Amino acid sequence: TDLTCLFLGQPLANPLMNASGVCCRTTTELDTLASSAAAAMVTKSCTLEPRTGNPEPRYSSLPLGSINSMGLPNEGYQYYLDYAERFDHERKLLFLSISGLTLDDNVEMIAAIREAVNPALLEVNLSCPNVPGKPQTGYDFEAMDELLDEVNDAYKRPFGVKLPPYFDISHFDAAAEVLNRYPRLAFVTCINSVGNGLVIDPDTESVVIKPKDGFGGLGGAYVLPTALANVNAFYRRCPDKQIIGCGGVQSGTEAFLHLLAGASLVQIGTALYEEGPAVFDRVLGELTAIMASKGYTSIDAFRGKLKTL
Ligand SMILES: O=C(O)c1[nH]c(=O)[nH]c(=O)c1Cl
Repeated sequence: TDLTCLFLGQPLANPLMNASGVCCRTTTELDTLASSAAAAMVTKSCTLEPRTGNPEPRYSSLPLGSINSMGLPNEGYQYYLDYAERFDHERKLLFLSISGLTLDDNVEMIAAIREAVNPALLEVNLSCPNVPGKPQTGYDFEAMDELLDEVNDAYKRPFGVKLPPYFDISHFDAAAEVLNRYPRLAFVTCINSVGNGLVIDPDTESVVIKPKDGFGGLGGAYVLPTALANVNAFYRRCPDKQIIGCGGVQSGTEAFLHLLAGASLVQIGTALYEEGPAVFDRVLGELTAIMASKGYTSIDAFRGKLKTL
């Protein structure tokens, strides 16, 4: 059973990577990912200046998933640029995620990243739901088009975006129409957390995270059907782009479903946070077993081949 995947023309040993935000803020965490079985990895979304983020507790996990309102804690973009400059890009595909607080911040970071010699792949996060007072760009199609136009001009290499979940067919259509205006926008990562959920503990009768009165982005099993829908919606609407699936991957089964829905790579967030990097070995083993039981000898044999009724 061969788990090899092609991403932007580069062969990868398998389709797995971390979701941005999990196990990827510090060099120690990033080195852990570099040593893991994942074939690719992405840095914590960064801003122009370092940020401590929101007050704690800002993450909580339950049997069905997680809720977070981290508030973009990161070491500032230069830290991740330096990491990418030192990184052995032969060893693993490295993505660098940026999430500027303003359009100008994003342009300034991109200008610096463009000058770097590092071949890290740029992922522009359009979907952080947890910076108080900042509506997310992914839900404002005009702002999204304006930002992508700037990124496309400033950054002459292939890049991608991290999208929030959409829940209306007209929004899939509108978002895809914006994305398809940019040929160098080569990949789309769906989905970011399902924004502003509210987890309440029945015993304490309280919310479980401190920021924003307990409102935060949902991950884990809660979001799997929404993640699969967004992966498949953009897979159908953006035939010239590759889709990275994120959301609800806890075993080989969910990784298989994301690939069936059209994903080229599959990210693991909540389960990585809870289990650590051994989750990649476990999920790879499970995915291999599922493929063998179905007689698939390669991922291309079933990727995107979701059946409808
Ligand atoms: O609060 C965060 O740092 C955060 N949390 C998320 O669930 N998605 C994001 O894109 C970000 Cl930037």
